[in-house]
Amino acid sequence: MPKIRAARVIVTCPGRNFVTLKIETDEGVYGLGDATLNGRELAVASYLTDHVIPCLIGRDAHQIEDIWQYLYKGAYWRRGPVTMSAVAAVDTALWDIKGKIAGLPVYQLLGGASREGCMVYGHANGTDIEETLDRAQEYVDQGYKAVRLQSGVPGLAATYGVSGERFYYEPAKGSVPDETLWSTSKYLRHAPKLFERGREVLGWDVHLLHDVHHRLTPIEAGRLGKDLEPYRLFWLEDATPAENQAGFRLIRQHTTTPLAVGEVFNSVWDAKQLIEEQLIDYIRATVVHAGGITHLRRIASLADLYQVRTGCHGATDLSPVSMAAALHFGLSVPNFGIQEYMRHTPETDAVFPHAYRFERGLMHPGEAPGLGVELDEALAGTYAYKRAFLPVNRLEDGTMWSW
Ligand SMILES: O=C(O)C(=O)C[C@H](O)[C@H](O)CO
Repeated sequence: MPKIRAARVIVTCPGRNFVTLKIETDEGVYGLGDATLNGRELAVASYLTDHVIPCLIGRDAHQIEDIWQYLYKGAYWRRGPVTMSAVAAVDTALWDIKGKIAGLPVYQLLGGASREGCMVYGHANGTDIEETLDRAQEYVDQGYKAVRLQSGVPGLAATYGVSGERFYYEPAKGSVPDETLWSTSKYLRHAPKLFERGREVLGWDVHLLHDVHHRLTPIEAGRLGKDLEPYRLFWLEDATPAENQAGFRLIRQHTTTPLAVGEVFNSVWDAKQLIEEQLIDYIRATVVHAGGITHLRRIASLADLYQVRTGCHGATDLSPVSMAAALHFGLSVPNFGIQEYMRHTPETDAVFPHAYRFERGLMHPGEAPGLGVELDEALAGTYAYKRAFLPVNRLEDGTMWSW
C-alpha cells in the first residue's frame, strides 16, 4: 500500500493568494489539493499544518473515504469553511495520487465521462449596460455558450461583479476590507434593463446568467425573478442568503426563473432542504469549500434524486487545482449543469501548469494521470503571501449588508 510519507502546505501569491497541500507517498508519488479560502487563507494553512498533517503520516493513501471520515468525524468540531477546505485539500490530493498510481485521469476513477466536455460560463461585466454587452459579445465570439452579465448600477459608485479589468475579476484587495454602498431599489430598477437589452444585442442562442450576491430579501428576489422571466435566464444566482433554506420557498412561489445557490456552502447539510423541497435548480457547492471530490459527489447524488443539477463555483480564488478537480467531477457526474470559469491570470497559470483546456464553449480536464495539474514550487516561492480582504457592503444609510 502507498503510505503517506510527508505533507506540506505551500502558500503563494501570483497576483492573488493560493494555499496548496502537497501529499507525498513512500513510493514517491505526490498529489495536490487546493485549500484556498479567500480572505482567510492562513487559517486553513494553520489548520492543515498544525492539526491535520500530523494525523496523516503513515496512513494508506488509497483509503480516501476512510481518511475523509477520520478527518470529518474525528475532529469532533464538524463542518465550517476552514475545516471543510482543509478536508477538501487532503481529499483532492488523495484522488490525484490514486489517479497517478492507476495511470488514469481522475474522471475515469469517478465512473468515466458522461459527456464530451463541461459547458462553462464566462463573466461579462461593465460599468454600464453597453460595456457589459460588448464584453459578452467577445465571449460569444470566443465560442462560449453561456455568459454571466453584471453591470454597474446608475447612482451606485461600485457594483458587485464589475471590475476595471477586461477578463480578470479580483475582488479581494486592501490590508483592511474596502467598503461599498448598496441600494436595492436602484438595483431592482436597473437589472431587468440589462437583460432586456442583452437579448436584443446577443439574441437567444446564448445562455445568460446573473449573480445577485445575496443582496435581496426573499420577496425582493421573487419580484426580480418575475421581472426577468421574459429574458429566460439560465439562472439567477444567490438571490438571497441561504442560511434560512426555507426562505427560498417564497422566491419559488413567485417565479419560474431558475435558481442557483451554494458557493459558500461547505456540506450537504447546507443544501439538504433546498434540494429535497426542490427550491433550487442548480447547486453551486464546489470541491475546495465543500469537503473535496468525495463530499461533492455525495451532494450531487442527493441533488440528482430531485432533478437539481450542478453548477460549481469557479471564481479566480479557486486555484487551477480546484478547476481541474471540478472538471474531472463535472465530466463524470450524471447531473452536471454548468461550470463557472473565470480565467486565471498568466502569472497564476505559470505557477500551476495544467492539462485542462477550453474548446468551443466546453472544458475538458485532459488525459494526464491524476488531476493533470502541477505546481512550480520554485516559481511559487517567488510570490510572497499578501493579506487581502473581500469587501464589505453597507446600505446608503450606513447599515451593514450582505456582500
Ligand atoms: O463566482 C462567483 O459567483 C462569486 O460570487 C465570486 C466570489 O465573489 C468570490 O469567489 C469570493 O471569494
